[in-house]
Amino acid sequence: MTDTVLKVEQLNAFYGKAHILFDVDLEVGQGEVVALVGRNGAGKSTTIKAIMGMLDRVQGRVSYRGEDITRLPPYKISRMGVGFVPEDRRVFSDLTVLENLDIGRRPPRPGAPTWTPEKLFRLFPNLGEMPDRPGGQMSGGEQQMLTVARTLMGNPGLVLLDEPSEGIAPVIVEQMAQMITELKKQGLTVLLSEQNTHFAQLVSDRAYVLEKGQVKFTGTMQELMRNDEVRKAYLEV
Ligand SMILES: Nc1ncnc2c1ncn2[C@@H]1O[C@H](COP(=O)(O)OP(=O)(O)OP(=O)(O)O)[C@@H](O)[C@H]1O
Repeated sequence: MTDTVLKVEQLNAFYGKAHILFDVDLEVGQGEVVALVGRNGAGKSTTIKAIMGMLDRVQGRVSYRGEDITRLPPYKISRMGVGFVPEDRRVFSDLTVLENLDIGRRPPRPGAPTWTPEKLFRLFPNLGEMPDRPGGQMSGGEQQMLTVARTLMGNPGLVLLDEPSEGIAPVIVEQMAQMITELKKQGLTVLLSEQNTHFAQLVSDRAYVLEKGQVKFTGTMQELMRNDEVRKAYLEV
């Protein structure tokens, strides 16, 4: 693997007394797109939230570009260059597309692609057609794209995408896949959680399969797609 951007070691996470993640190890290298896959409730979102500092109780270690971020609050992790796109796409409904983008704006960051609204509109042409539309008057898929675009305005060195294909129309899912592929070409590093194996396959280099909060398989996307046993046991095929 190239330079390690994200390293998760022996991560355990809890909601109250419920033990959800068990000794999860994972790594994401510079420029990679890595998928966390698994069924409903397998622990994908919990892993992303634990990395982002959103859970009260975690054990183990999470490092970003060699720095320990395990017990930092989300805003500090975000300032260090980790972008997070939550499952429940939260756009500001009274603000326009451009105003939403402006809210995400941060200074350029060494080693990460730098984004402007113009550059993002080339990547998301449908947003470029509605710069003045309020977020509340957009479709779910458009809001999803705006959330991703707003996160990119922070010039992140790593983006965590929680279930990017969830609840959006198939045609938008394809656009989202193209967009992630384009982001990868531009050098972005991505960790995404995804229940839709087809989508994960379209965009990812490698995958970690989660089941009941444990990593059951890790390998390239091609290795996963060839491994019928793992897919039948842990994924919706
Ligand atoms: N806030 C919470 N409090 C208690 N338990 C939770 C909470 N959020 C999730 N869980 C539990 O943690 C486990 C893992 O959930 P998680 O959301 O990480 O799964 P997932 O793989 O992302 O699935 P999904 O696609 O449904 O989001 C599930 O058993 C779930 O019920």
